[in-house]
Amino acid sequence: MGRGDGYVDGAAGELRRWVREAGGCLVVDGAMGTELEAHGADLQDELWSARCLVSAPHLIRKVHLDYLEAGANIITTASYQATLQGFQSRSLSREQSEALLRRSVEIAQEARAIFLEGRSKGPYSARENETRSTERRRPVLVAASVGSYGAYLADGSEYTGDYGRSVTKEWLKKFHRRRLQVLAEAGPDLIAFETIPNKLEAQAYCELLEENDIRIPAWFSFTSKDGATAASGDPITDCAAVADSCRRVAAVGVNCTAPRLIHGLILSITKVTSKPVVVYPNTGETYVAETKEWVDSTGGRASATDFVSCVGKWRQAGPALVGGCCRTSPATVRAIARALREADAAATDIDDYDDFPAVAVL
Ligand code: MET
Ligand SMILES: [Zn+2]
Repeated sequence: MGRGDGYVDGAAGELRRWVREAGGCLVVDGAMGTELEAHGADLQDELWSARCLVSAPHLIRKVHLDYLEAGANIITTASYQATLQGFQSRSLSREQSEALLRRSVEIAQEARAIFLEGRSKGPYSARENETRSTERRRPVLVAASVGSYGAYLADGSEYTGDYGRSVTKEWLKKFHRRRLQVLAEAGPDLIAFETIPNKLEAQAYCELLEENDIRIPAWFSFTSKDGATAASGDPITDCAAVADSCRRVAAVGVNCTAPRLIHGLILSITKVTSKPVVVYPNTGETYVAETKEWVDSTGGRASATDFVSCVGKWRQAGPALVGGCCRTSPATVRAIARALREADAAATDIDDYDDFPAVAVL
């Protein structure tokens, strides 16, 4: 059944409803690509994680299931680096390429079905005697990943935003259009535009969502290396303002960014938008495109504990979706889910305390 025309004004509203059902914050999964590698997949390839759509779909399903078991509300498809252009350069036909994109969504949907069947029935389980901790996990959603043009180039330019002068907004729209249509038609609950390095690509996405009448709530997530600008140098506030102006965008935030930059970025983003904020940092290392390796940079590698010890502080700044990006794992997601529960329980205790009369002297 189609949604009414009023829907588009409510993309953020729809997401907020899920956030409320989850108890205040949705847990996003962790890395797909690097987690596949941790399971032994060889992704030294321009298709990166998308290679497993062809060679190891069962492994992708396993990673999704691991994240669901760890407490994720949202699993993100393995389509980050899956593009029609990339598949076709490997001699796949247009039909085969589109089928692989659809498959990325189906694999996540299958994982959700397996997970929910194990727990209960239906997309919103209503098991009796649910504890508060499982209650907050109830929405189980599939986000279709759309990696930036830089991800397709496979030269690390999603971390520089340097696409060269010949890449215009229209050019980016042409690059992404059919891919977006195919992913949307596969019926995900959300569309995750990830690792956006510049304002131009955000503008292109905005126009594509509108022109193609995509009625699936989308989030725009940028990368930052300095906590003030997106990878290209465009101020993060300008980038977030583009997302804010797009009525089809349900949430705005940052991913694949060092944990130490996250708190400041949340504060900057909330200055220019009241849409829900999404953050899913990596572990703080830097990606070197030439060697396709992650190396320790100035910030060093945040261990799961360091990362997670920040979650309470981030939560106070108000993000509605929190998860992990490259090099994070199901263990990270489990710890994030626990940290969010603890942060919210502490906040509730304070609220309860505030409910008492200010003067209670006998
Ligand atoms: N969702 C993608 C993944 O985890 C994001 C990658 S960022 C380089 O594989
Ligand atoms: Zn990442």
